[in-house]
Amino acid sequence: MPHTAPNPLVLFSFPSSAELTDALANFIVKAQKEAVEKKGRFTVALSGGSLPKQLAALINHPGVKWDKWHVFYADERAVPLDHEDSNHGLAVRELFSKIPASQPQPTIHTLNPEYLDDLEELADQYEKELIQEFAMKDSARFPIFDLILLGIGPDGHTCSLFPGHELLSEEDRWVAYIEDSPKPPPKRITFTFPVLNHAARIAFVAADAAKADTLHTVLDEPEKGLPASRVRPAHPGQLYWFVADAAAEKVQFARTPFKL
Ligand SMILES: O=C(O)[C@H](O)[C@@H](O)[C@H](O)[C@H](O)COP(=O)(O)O
Repeated sequence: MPHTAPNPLVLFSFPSSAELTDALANFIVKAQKEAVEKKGRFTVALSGGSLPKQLAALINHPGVKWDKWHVFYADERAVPLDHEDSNHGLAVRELFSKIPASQPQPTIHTLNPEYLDDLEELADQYEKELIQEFAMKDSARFPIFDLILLGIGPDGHTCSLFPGHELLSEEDRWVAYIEDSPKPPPKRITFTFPVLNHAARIAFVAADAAKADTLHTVLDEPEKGLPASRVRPAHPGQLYWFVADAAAEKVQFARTPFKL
């Protein structure tokens, strides 16, 4: 494949969390519309942490076609689905349980709890779930998600890809496992950089003022190689950052006025 430089990232910054979540919902609905027009479905991956809460404005958004959504988790903790640490459990609590029962529901791909005792198998099974969803329909070496929504940790990690960890150099696997995550719980599975960097769109969401230093390093000093800086979807993929002004107060990177 010819090497093409990734598209420049787009940084949107919002004065309030309400403006951020509204803009994010409109952006997601536009991505959904384009994907559904092209292929009749919308493939999206979510992470945990504060992200699911930021999606609240989708609940009563008239443009959302939940039955077209095929949802995966960009990273997941190796715990039962109803455990308080489960990213799926969190997404259900914050988002999916709030979709009115009268509306068609999304298809959600969770980890397979039968394999919780064998992390390698757990990751393999989730990779198989992705292969089923993508491989026969898209002819790429890696899945091409319509949208992956990511958070960022104070150390610059994203998904369960932590600074200095050997998983940062994984080039083949789609889903990897980690037994020593510095953020608890320690056992997790995670998408790898090749999956992230083949996505059609990635949106990072950061609203917390406590992340100001991390955002400055990730956006202004990508050469430092923090995991979040390594997310650079290959052309024609596009990387977006949705941040609160308070979280971006130390960032020099140019903002783009938000418009769809
Ligand atoms: O399962 C996880 O731990 C998350 O997916 C993780 O990657 C998260 O997105 C960041 O740690 C940011 O978390 P906050 O949004 O809570 O700061």
